[in-house]
Amino acid sequence: MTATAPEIHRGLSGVVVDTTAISTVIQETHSLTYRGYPVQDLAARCTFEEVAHLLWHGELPDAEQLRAFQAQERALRPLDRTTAEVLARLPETCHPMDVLRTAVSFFGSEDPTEDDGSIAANRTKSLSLLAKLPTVVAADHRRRHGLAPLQPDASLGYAENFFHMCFGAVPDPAVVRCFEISLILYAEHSFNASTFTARVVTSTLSDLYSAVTAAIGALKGPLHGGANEAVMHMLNEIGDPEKAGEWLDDALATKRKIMGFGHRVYKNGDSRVPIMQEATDRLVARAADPDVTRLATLHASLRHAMISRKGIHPNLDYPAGLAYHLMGFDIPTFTPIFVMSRITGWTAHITEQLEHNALIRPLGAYNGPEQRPLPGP
Ligand SMILES: CC(=O)SCCNC(=O)CCNC(=O)[C@H](O)C(C)(C)COP(=O)(O)OP(=O)(O)OC[C@H]1O[C@@H](n2cnc3c(N)ncnc32)[C@H](O)[C@@H]1OP(=O)(O)O
Ligand SMILES: O=C([O-])CC(=O)C(=O)O
Repeated sequence: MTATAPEIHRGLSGVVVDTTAISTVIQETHSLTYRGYPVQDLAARCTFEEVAHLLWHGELPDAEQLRAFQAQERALRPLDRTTAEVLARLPETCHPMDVLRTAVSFFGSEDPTEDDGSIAANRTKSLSLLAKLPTVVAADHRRRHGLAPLQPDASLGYAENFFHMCFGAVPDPAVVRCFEISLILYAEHSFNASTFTARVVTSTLSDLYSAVTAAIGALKGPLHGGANEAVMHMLNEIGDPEKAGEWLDDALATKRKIMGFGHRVYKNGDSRVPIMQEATDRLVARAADPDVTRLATLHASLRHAMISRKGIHPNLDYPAGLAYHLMGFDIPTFTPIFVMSRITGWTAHITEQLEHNALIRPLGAYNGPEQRPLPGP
C-alpha cells in the first residue's frame, strides 16, 4: 500500500495558521482594517501614535490616554551611552538594517527583565523600542553623512522628531503628514513574513527582543521590506522616463523581479497604494522641480507599463520608496523607517501569540535519499 503524498503549500501560500484580531487584509475588496477601522480612515484622521495605541490596546486612545502615551514615548527616546558607543563601533559600511538588528539585540542584553514575557513587561519593552528605534536610525543616518547625532526633542511628535534627529530641522507640516501617513500604512499587515517570523520565535517562549531581532532580519530582504530601497535603485538604474518600457521588457525577458510590484495576498492592487501614491504626488507637486517631475514621470511610466504588460500592480513599497527619497532620506534609511512603524504590528502580534500560544512547527515532505548504511568499514 502506498502512502498518499502530502499536499505541499510552498511558501505557506494560502495556508491559514491561526486567528488574529489585529488586522485583516481582504483581497477581494482590496481593503485593510486595523482592529476594524479602515486604514484609509486612520491615515486621513489619526496620528501614528494613536494608531500604535490602537494596535496594542485594541482601541483608539481618549485624550488622557493619548497624553500619557505620548509622554511615555517621548521620555524613552534617548539612547544610553553604552548603546550609543556600541552602535558607533559598527563598521561604517554596515547596512542600517544590520545596525537596527544589532541595536534591538543589544537592548535585550541590557534589559534585566528580558525574559519576563508577561503582557505588562512586553508592553513596556514595545513602547521602549518604538521610542528608541528612530533615535538609532537617525544617528546612523547622520553617521553615514559624517555628522554627529542629535538628541531627541521631547516637544515634538514621533514623525517630527525623526526629521529633527536626521536633519536638525522639521520640514513643512505637509511633508511631515506624508511621512506620518506612510508610518500608519506600514504599521501592520497580518501574517506577513516578518510578523510570522516574530510569531514563530515567540511561539517557542523566547523573548520579545529575540522575536523583533529576527523580524528585522526577515523584513530586510528585497522580497519584503527591502523592496522600498530596491525601488529607488531600480528607478536610478532606468534613469530616463522614455526608457521605462524598454527597460521593463528586457527585465521581464530575463525573469527579473520588478521591485515594488506584486503581492502574495493582493492580486489586483494593494489597498494602501492609492493613499500613499496621493501623498507622494503631493510631494512631487510641492517640489516643483524638473528633476523631481522627471523622476515622478518615470515612476508613473513604469507602473503603467507593468500593469499593461503583466497585469501586476504596485505594492506599498513602490510609492513609499519614491516618497522617502523626496523627503530627503538616503536609500539605506528606507527599510529602517519601515521598522520604526512595523514595530507596532510585530509587538501586537507577539502579545497575541503569547495569549493563545501554540508552538509553530510545520512538517516537511522528505525527498532526500532512502535510509542507507554509512560507508564502510
Ligand atoms: C511590504 C511588502 O513586503 S510588499 C512586497 C514587496 N516585495 C517586492 O516588491 C518584490 C517584488 N515582488 C515579488 O517578488 C513578488 O510579487 C512577491 C514576493 C511580493 C509575491 O510573490 P508570490 O506571491 O510568491 O508570487 P509569485 O512570485 O509566485 O508570482 C506569481 C507570478 O507573478 C510574477 N511576478 C510576481 N511579482 C512579480 C514582480 N514583481 N516582477 C515580475 N514578475 C512578478 C511571478 O514571476 C510569477 O510568474 P509565473 O507564474 O509566470 O512564474
Ligand atoms: O503582507 C505581506 O506579505 C507584505 C506586506 O505588504 C507587508 O508586510 O506590509
